[in-house]
Amino acid sequence: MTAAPWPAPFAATPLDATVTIPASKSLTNRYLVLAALAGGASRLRAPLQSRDSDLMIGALRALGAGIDEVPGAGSVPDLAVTPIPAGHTVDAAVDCGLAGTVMRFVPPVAALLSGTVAFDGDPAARVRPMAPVLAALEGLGVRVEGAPDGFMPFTVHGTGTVRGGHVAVDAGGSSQFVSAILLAAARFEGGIHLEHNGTSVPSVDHIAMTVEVLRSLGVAVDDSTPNHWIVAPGPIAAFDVLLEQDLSNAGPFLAAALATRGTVRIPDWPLNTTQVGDKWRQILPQLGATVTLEDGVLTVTGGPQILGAELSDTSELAPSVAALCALATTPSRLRGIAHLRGHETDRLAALVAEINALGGDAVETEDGLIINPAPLHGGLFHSYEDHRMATAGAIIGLAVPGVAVENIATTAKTMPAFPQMWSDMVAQTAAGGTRGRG
Ligand SMILES: O=C(O)C1=C[C@@H](OP(=O)(O)O)[C@@H](O)[C@H](O)C1
Ligand SMILES: C=C(OP(=O)(O)O)C(=O)O
Repeated sequence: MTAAPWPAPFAATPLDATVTIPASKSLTNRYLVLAALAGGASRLRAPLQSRDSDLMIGALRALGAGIDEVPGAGSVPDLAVTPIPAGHTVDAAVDCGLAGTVMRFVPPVAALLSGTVAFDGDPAARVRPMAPVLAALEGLGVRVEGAPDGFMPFTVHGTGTVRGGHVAVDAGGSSQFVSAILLAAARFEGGIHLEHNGTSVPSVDHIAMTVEVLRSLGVAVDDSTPNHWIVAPGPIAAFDVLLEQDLSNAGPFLAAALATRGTVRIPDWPLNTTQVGDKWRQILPQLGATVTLEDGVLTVTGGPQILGAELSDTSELAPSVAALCALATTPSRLRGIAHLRGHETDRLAALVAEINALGGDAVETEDGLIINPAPLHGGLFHSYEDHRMATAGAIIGLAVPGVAVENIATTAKTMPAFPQMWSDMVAQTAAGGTRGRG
């Protein structure tokens, strides 16, 4: 049965809220992969609990890793991980759901084992690009079967070792193609010299995250030459980490400050982070907000109006940014996000369709969006199985009465508590505040 659309809370007064965000998807799923390949038992403290992390846990268990929930310091259990045993043989099927990190990061791990691992996922996942990862594995001597036109489903036939060496890929479609190979590369016999041979790689912050996490676990990575990454063969150290909050998922909550001319605070904002979401501190002032980071608390206060902006390579932040641009009083242009067409859905087409269905003026360009000011009205905002489309609808709904979001439950991909967290935030309104635009 299809659930009824979710009536997005409208904030009649400016918000004055403090919010804590669950752990980073990108960090949780990287650490899970590395724990499965590490030299001993590892622990993830306060990891993300979500569909994407569950899918990663399921995939790595199927490949032989031991992953157990153990009591943690807070409400979220820690994960105790024992690595895949040496010489492990496998005959497994992996459900990738719609998780890019699972469908891209796990095949190189499967290639290191003896046996076969079949990969498939949601119908929408079967159109997400995979070919460069599979071509890289084949270039390293791994047999991959299936992959019609370079998409899921496919089967990796591992022989127990991957020889490694030099391989070139076009990572123009996703930074995850690079991260996928780098994460497993220390376990390849010869390590890797990975070369990107296309025009430009998107979401480069996520590659920097991969490199930094690898280095923190004792893996030697040389990224000094643009578009080349060299990983030396060697052990991956076991670890014990406390996961950072997901700063990309902080985005909709911070955007709420702008959408309501209110204030939203996020405590425990990491001071040194590789997460792309730290860019909110640069992006939101361009949209008219005041942003401060003091004593670890990020405070965002919306300006009298949302300003349009020219922004490039906003990566996975783009849907939240686009929602704010749809509420802005001057034009915006988002560039360098052509690869969003291969995300959970074609996000450029989806954003244009949904913003315009509410009376907006959004246009797709070759590599992004142009969003012009227009008065918005209520209506149904479709989510396309995409958590970030659903949260974009919620942002607009704060400022526009009568917006309903179809399938809000899709936020479970990375933030299952989103609907409750959102209502709780809206309940924390500024005492006696009034809003009214214009
Ligand atoms: O490596 C990662 O954890 C991610 C990389 C990015 O992928 P793309 O390079 O495909 O944008 C990002 O959008 C995605 O949400 C997570
Ligand atoms: C692109 C995203 O996800 P994935 O990890 O599935 O690629 C995202 O979360 O915005």
